[in-house]
Amino acid sequence: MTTSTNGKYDRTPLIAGNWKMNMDHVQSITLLQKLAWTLSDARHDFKRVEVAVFPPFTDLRSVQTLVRGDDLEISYGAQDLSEFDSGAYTGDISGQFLARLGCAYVLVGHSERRTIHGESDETLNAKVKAAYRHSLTPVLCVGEGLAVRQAGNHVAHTLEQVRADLAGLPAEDAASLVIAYEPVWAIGTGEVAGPADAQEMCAAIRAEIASLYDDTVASGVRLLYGGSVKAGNAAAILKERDVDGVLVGGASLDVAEFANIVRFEHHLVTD
Ligand SMILES: O=C[C@H](O)COP(=O)(O)O
Repeated sequence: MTTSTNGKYDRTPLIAGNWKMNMDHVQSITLLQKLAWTLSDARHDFKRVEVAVFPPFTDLRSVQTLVRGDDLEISYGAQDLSEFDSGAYTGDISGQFLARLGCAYVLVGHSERRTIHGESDETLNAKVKAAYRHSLTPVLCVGEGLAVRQAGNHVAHTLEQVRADLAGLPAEDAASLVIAYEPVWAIGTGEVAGPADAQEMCAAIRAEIASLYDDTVASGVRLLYGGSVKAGNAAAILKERDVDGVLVGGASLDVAEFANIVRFEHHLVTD
């Protein structure tokens, strides 16, 4: 929130890699070590541009051990959490466990959770609150499918998700929120919403947060774009005023590609 990068931002940009259901716990160590070495060789300033990875649950202990052991500045989080804290919820993972594993973040409401697992806005609202109960920062994912976009209802649809998923969330929690706008039609398809689309949606989300809370809260919330982000398109998207970072899927599994996304400022200079 306090770091300024090229004069445009007053929020620290966040470059987040969602590994989805890829990389076992052994592979996760190799990937993370390579990423750390690559960024360290490039003298990346992690305070200027934050880097976070979201490995599968089963990798988190290994990731924690590596991050602590090598004193890495890379943040990490889980891809989901239970809305409950403990009990008879077979297969679910409590935010309490994630906090013990050193997670800073947790994804909530990724479109693959909404569509494949049928998670409702009511459930996601409970998950956002569960994250805060355990001092985890939720990265709330919102966005429309292709039919909604084609009908021109993408703004209304996405803002409805924001309102429903944040209902009853206190302002002091909302101020540290991260929201990722991910048009479902652009996820893993190679289709990318243009920088202007990303800006339009992020600006609309920020205005909605201001109306739900106030301008101070809205100015603290970091807004990410996700959907087929690559090194070649990241800089143009991140140049937009209200885009504070990116949530990267496929390209986060390629160390060189992801490191170049992290170093987007380098590309801004030559644009
Ligand atoms: O969480 C990441 C998004 O689903 C984007 O995935 P993608 O970069 O593979 O399109």
